[in-house]
Amino acid sequence: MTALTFTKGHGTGNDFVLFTDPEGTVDLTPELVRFLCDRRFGIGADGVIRAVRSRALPEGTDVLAVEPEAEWFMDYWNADGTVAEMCGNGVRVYTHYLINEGLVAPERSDTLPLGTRAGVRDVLVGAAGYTVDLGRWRLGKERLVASQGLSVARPGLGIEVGNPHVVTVLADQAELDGLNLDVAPTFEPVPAAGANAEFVVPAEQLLVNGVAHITMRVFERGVGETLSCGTGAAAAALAFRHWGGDQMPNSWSVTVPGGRLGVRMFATEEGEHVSLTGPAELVYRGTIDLP
Ligand SMILES: N[C@@H](CCC[C@H](N)C(=O)O)C(=O)O
Repeated sequence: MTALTFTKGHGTGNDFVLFTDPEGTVDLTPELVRFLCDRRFGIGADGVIRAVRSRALPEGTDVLAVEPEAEWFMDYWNADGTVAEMCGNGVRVYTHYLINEGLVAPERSDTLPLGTRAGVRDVLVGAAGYTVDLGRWRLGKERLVASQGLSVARPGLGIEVGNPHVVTVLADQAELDGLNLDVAPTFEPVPAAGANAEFVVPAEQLLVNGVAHITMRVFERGVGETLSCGTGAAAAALAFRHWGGDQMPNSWSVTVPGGRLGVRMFATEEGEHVSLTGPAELVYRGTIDLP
């Protein structure tokens, strides 16, 4: 039997099992990921993040061709054993983990380029947590979203921030609280690669000092309902701004069941980017015997 040394971490309650495998020698299979994420028979988490050198994975080699400084790759897996392009909470926790393990040593206000399946992502190490530039975002299709707790399907807006989301605005907090996200929401038409489903309502006071405040629940592709989804928070703010029109600001505060995340839209030479700011916590280390 072999053993795996891991660290458990989370970002606003979106939790991950992290481990270091610099040369990519661990045979990380969907079965192993499902075992590690199992909250009864394994460790329990929404996903697994392997710290692997970019040069050790084919996807990482592609990243290095664009950004030779992106030494480390976030090999992110959902709890059901599928891989995802990007994880907004995960990339902050991953950065914190790399620093904690002494694998990188950025100064405060340094930007660390990391490889992901969505491409290179720059993470800024700040005094108030970590900020990741999620890059350019893209408007997707409108889809009808049905969920237990909603009497009729509602229109949802597709937003891509490296990974796919469909955002639905609900009437009020009571409607948000009444959703049963133990059951997966469905989309019409069905997105070929699936999607994360965000449900969002405005806070009692939407605008405070130029920042828009919204509240969100999420059903993640490959996981189920989670306490937070970073890319989902960015998608929710982008969809809300899209529907709200010109009077909507570019600074957003998104309350999720596990805490609060900041989202900001900003212009760059290649088009508008969106960034995500929030905490990252490492809560314990352990060793698990692998079946
Ligand atoms: N929780 C993550 C998103 C993880 C991937 C997602 N489930 C997918 O399949 O796209 C986040 O914080 O962004």
